[in-house]
Amino acid sequence: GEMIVLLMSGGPGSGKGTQCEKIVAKYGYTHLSSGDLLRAEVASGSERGKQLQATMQKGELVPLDTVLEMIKEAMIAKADVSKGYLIDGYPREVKQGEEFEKKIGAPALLLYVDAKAETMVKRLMKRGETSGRADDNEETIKKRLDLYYKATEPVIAYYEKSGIVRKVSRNTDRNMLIQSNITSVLSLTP
Ligand SMILES: Nc1ncnc2c1ncn2[C@H]1C[C@H](O)[C@@H](COP(=O)(O)OP(=O)(O)O)O1
Ligand SMILES: [Mg+2]
Repeated sequence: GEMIVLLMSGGPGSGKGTQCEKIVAKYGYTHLSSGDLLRAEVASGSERGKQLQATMQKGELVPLDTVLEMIKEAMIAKADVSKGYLIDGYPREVKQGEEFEKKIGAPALLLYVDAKAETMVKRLMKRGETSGRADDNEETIKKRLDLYYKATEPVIAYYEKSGIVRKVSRNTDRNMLIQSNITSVLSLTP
């Protein structure tokens, strides 16, 4: 049947990657992180990777077609072994959500992690001490945060219209709600 797609959104350093790991451990979804896919391309040393690195270093969004194509390829590569996808870090702007629906399909849920700005900055500065990421420095963090509020938060409102937004919070009862939602979504698929 139709492959389940869950989207995970949240600010830089909100912990969306960590929440994805928990959901994957519990439900066995295929976790695709747009940032990880992009960093793998950068690590490959390809010409495209060099362009991407320059963009990411400035905390800016990479071209829509590039990141969508990479996610699509990663989904296809896992299609025969996947129970469904948990896509982390995409969409980062409403246009990306619209393109995803056109080219791939409609997501079942948009999960998002809420965190205060100062929490995210503190976490990223701390992560920057060991992550070796070119974008975990004060100036770039501010840019990414600014971009999150300007471009990515509207994505939540966009999906609110179809009633598929669920907030992932750390306390269990809310997570129970998320789990029941994921279970019910799962039960929809044969
Ligand atoms: N969907 C997307 N569209 C455009 N650029 C993206 C993207 N996903 C990631 N990027 C680029 C911009 C991000 O600042 C950078 C790192 O992404 P990330 O690893 O998801 O960051 P974080 O997890 O710290 O929020 O890669
Ligand atoms: Mg991440």
